[in-house]
Amino acid sequence: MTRIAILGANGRMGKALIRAVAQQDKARLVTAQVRPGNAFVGIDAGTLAGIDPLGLALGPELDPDTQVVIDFTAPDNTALVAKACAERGQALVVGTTGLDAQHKAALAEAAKSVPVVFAPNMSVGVNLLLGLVSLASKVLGDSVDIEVLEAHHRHKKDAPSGTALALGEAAAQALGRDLAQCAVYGREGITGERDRQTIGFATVRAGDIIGEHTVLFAGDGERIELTHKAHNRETFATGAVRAALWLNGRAPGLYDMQDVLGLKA
Ligand SMILES: NC(=O)C1=CN([C@@H]2O[C@H](COP(=O)(O)OP(=O)(O)OC[C@H]3O[C@@H](n4cnc5c(N)ncnc54)[C@H](OP(=O)(O)O)[C@@H]3O)[C@@H](O)[C@H]2O)C=CC1
Ligand SMILES: O=C(O)C1=N[C@H](C(=O)O)C[C@H](O)C1
Repeated sequence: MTRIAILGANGRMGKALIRAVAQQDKARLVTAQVRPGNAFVGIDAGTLAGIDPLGLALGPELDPDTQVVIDFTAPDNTALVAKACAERGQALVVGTTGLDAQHKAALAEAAKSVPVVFAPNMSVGVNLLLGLVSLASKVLGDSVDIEVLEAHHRHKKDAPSGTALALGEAAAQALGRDLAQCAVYGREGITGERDRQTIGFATVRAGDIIGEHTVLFAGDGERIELTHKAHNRETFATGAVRAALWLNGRAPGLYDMQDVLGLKA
C-alpha cells in the first residue's frame, strides 16, 4: 500500500486526484493538503471531491508517514515542495506546468536524493502522441511546416501549455533543431513569410475546455494533423497515481511518464 499526499487538494486536479487515489486498491490517501486558512480546512476530502467520505480532513499539515507526494499546484510552490521532499526522503510526482529553468533545477536537485516523476501531461494518450510526433517529424523532415495548437479552460495560468511545449520539443529534437531558437509564439502584424525551420505555437483559452492539443504537419498538397483531446481530468489523475505507485521504492532520479509507461526505446 503506497501512502500518498495530494497537494493543492482543493484545486481542479486536486479533486480529481482524490477520486483517483480512492479508486486505487494499492494506494491510501494520508494527506489532502490545502493552504493554512483555506475555506475547506476540516472538510472531508472525499466529500469535497464528490465521493463518499474518506475519513480524512483537508488541512495544511503533511502526514509524516507520507511515501509519495503528488503536486499539481504552482511553479514557485512546486520548487519549494521539491526541496522539502528531498529533505524528508519522500518521492515526488509533479504535474505542475509553467516551470522556468530555476524551477526545473530545483526538481533536478531533489532528484539527486529522491525519485521524482515530472511530466506536463500524465495521460497515456499524450505520452503516445509524443512518440507519434517524433516519428512524423523524422519522416516528413523539412518538407512541412510544423505548428502546435492548444486549447484550455479560461482559468489556466500558463501559456503555451506544458504539453504543447513538450510536443514542440519532441518535433525539434527529432529534427535536430533547438526549440529555444526556432519557436514562434503567436503572430501579429506584418510577419513576413513563414520560415520552414520554425515551429509555431497557437493558444486558445475559452470556457471549460479540459485540454486539446494538435500538431499540424502541413506541406504542399497535403497535411497531417495529430490530435489529442482530454474528455475529463481523471485521465491525468489516474496517470499521476500510476506514477506514484511506480515511483515508490525506486532509486533517486528524474523520471517522466515515458519511463512510467515503458515507452522509452
Ligand atoms: N501534468 C498534467 O497532466 C496536468 C497538469 N496540470 C497542471 O496542474 C496545475 C494545477 O492545475 P489546476 O488543478 O487546474 O489548478 P487550480 O488553480 O484548480 O489548483 C491549484 C491548486 O494549487 C494551490 N496553489 C496555488 N498556488 C499555491 C502556492 N503558492 N502554494 C500552495 N498551494 C498553491 C491552489 O490553492 P488555492 O486554492 O489556495 O490557491 C489549488 O489548490 C497547473 O500547473 C496545470 O497546468 C493540470 C492538469 C493536468
Ligand atoms: O492546466 C490544465 O488544465 C492542463 N495543463 C497541462 C498542460 O499545461 O499541458 C496538461 C493538460 O492539458 C491540462
